[in-house]
Amino acid sequence: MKQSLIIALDFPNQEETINFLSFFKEEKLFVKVGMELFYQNGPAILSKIKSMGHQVFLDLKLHDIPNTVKQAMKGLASLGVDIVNVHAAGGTKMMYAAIEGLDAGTEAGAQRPLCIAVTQLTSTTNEQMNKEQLIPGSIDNSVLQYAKLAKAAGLDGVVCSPLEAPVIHQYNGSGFLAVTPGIRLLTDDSHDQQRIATPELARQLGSDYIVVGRSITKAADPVDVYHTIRNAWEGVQI
Ligand SMILES: O=C(O)c1cc(=O)[nH]c(=O)n1[C@@H]1O[C@H](COP(=O)(O)O)[C@@H](O)[C@H]1O
Repeated sequence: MKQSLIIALDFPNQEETINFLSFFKEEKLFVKVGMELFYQNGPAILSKIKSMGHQVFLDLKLHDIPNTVKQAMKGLASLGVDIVNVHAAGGTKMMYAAIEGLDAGTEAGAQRPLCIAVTQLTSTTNEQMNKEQLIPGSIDNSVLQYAKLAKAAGLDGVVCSPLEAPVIHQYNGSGFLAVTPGIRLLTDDSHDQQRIATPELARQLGSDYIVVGRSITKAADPVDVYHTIRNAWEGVQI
């Protein structure tokens, strides 16, 4: 278990992002840049964040034909980020192509970014999956099936809810990462998230990384809430 807390920087622009990061002074963070920030600011925001010493998960959830994903990943590999992702629903050939692209785009001697696959979004319920996607059975099974495909294609792990972390590790080994959004404190609004867990439960269930957005970014005191969630996640007794 890696036990890192990744803060989702879901902000509309660089100014708000850098203002938020400045609250943390010299503290080094693991942050996630997703579609909202990247599509409105482009890659420049990544070098800015990296130059501040933070680790970056670039969450663009690629999902296209294998050749397009391969060429896109070749470009993303040159941005110096630590984690990238795809949708497992794109299939094993697409995921394999993602790794090929990352390998081709990573500078000689540098470490290629970890590549993980989104399984069933944490905003999806079991009922929605059955009725809208016409996938029968339990969401655990669907997440596990996607994870098996991701592992077969050479990916490093999956994005899933903490509730599925045990089954991911049981069938794919403890080294295969379960990166888990859908984290809420008991007093938090769940917003659009459906499959959620507290940071304590995520630790008990074996999540490798937790991804936390609004509970921290919208808090009156983000640094305080960050440390509260991090302590709960790391099992630190205060
Ligand atoms: O790939 C992701 O990061 C992701 C996958 C998923 O299934 N669910 C999910 O919430 N996420 C991301 O995780 C973050 C969760 O944010 P909060 O709900 O605000 O904590 C958002 O940036 C989402 O884009």
